[in-house]
Amino acid sequence: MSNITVCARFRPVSSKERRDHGDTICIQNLDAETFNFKDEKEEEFTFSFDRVFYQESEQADVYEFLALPIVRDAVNAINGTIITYGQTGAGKTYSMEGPSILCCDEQKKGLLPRVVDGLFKSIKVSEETAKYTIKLSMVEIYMEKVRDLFDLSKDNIQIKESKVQGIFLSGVTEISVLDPAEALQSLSSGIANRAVGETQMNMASSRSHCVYVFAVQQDLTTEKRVRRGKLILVDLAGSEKVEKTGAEGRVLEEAKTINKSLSALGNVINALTCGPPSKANHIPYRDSKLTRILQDALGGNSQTALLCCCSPTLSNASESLSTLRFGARAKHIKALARVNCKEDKYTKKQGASSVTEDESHERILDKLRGRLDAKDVKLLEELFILEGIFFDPGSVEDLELAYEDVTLRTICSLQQAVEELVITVEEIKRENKDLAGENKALKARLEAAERSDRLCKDVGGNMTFLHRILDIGFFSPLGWFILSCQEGGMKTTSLVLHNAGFQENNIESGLH
Ligand SMILES: Nc1ncnc2c1ncn2[C@@H]1O[C@H](COP(=O)(O)OP(=O)(O)OP(=O)(O)O)[C@@H](O)[C@H]1O
Repeated sequence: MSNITVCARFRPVSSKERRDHGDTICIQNLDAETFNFKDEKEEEFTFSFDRVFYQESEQADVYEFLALPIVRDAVNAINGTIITYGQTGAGKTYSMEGPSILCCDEQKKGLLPRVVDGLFKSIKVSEETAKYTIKLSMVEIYMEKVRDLFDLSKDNIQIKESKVQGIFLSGVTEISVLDPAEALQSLSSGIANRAVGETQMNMASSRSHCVYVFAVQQDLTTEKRVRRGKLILVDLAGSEKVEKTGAEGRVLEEAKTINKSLSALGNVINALTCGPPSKANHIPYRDSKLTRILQDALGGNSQTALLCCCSPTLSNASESLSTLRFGARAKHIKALARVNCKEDKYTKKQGASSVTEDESHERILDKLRGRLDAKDVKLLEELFILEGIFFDPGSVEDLELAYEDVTLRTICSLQQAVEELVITVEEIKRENKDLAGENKALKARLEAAERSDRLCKDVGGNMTFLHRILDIGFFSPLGWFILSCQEGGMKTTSLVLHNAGFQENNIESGLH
């Protein structure tokens, strides 16, 4: 488990800030990771992050530190998420897209076009003899609805979860892109569909959270298996103090929804970082569309990087402070990114070959497909709902994912049952062993009792006096034993040397 990467970025002072409030700034650069921050009340705070990008930082620096490692891993089937967070007008979209996605100065290119280049370059230099495909989708969360930015008729995309894919957008448009130019063209058309408005803080303020998904599929043809990595970039809408931005009407409603979903994000981060480490506490991912989409990025199967964007000026100090505190808290989130290659798990666990597991799944799925009729589909629907898998019965892809889910769950529960049986067998073996020991001891006692009985009869037959034999105590292999007898009210204990013709030595006697 590793912590998520958190960086802070301060944009240059804007001309509006300079004009309205002068250019007093609230940060003092200490080094590449640490700075002092002074708010309006002259209170000083020291913050440390994985990296701090000051006003003069280059877009390339941000990409290389924050995104490049995640991009390289996405090509190797490890999920990654890059998020820009901060107050409205703090530089999130500038960091994500640059001044323009299609035509801008090379130096000013944002994360998105660099990620596109990085993905195609990483594929080119990849040593794997694989066929890669990159599919692109783009949605925005506007007023708590997920809209497909490649097909605006899909204005209420559902967020679903599958064991294989994790969180995914059901039915979203996916565009296959063959080269960086094609990818940028598609991105540009999606961006043009984004909800943008003017606020006092930003002439072109994003009024929605924008989510870019790069699905990288790697077909390892010789090994007959497929690996998938998902790289998600999220340009969040800016948090804003409505009284400060002067929002009203629709802009006010948008701001309220944006702030609500950002609070939900804060709550998820609090729950992930405040809960008792040993107890599985409830994480409110379902409280907003944003947190549900980011579920894997926050504490799930993803390498995640967060860029906290801030204005450097004193006039925005309280908003910047809250952004920095958000980042400091997020720094404690642990994520467990793994290679999305089911066979890895199996080879480690069972030593079975990856091909075998894939083939088994395919075989089971094929059989199911062949046997299904309408009644079975209905039954499966019920089963999926019981299992908490939601899907669209009209979608073949959804249905297949659900099959796969159920198959995997069945395999898991069978494995668990086998493990439990192995434990039971071990317990029974141990009990058997104990019982065998007890049995042996009982047998020995029985033999001794029989021997005593025989002896009693011998002794009784050979003794000249008619004592009632009570007990034959210690029996020595050297030829003597202890005999307890009773006659009338008198109890006697005698040492008898039987090999020597039953000489009797009275060693103890008393009244009964
Ligand atoms: N590092 C930077 N260098 C130069 N200009 C920047 C930088 N960061 C931001 N800007 C400029 O600041 C303005 C606001 O930035 P941007 O639109 O990226 O803010 P935002 O955080 O996305 O805001 P919102 O949440 O309202 O969409 C833009 O004009 C942008 O060009």
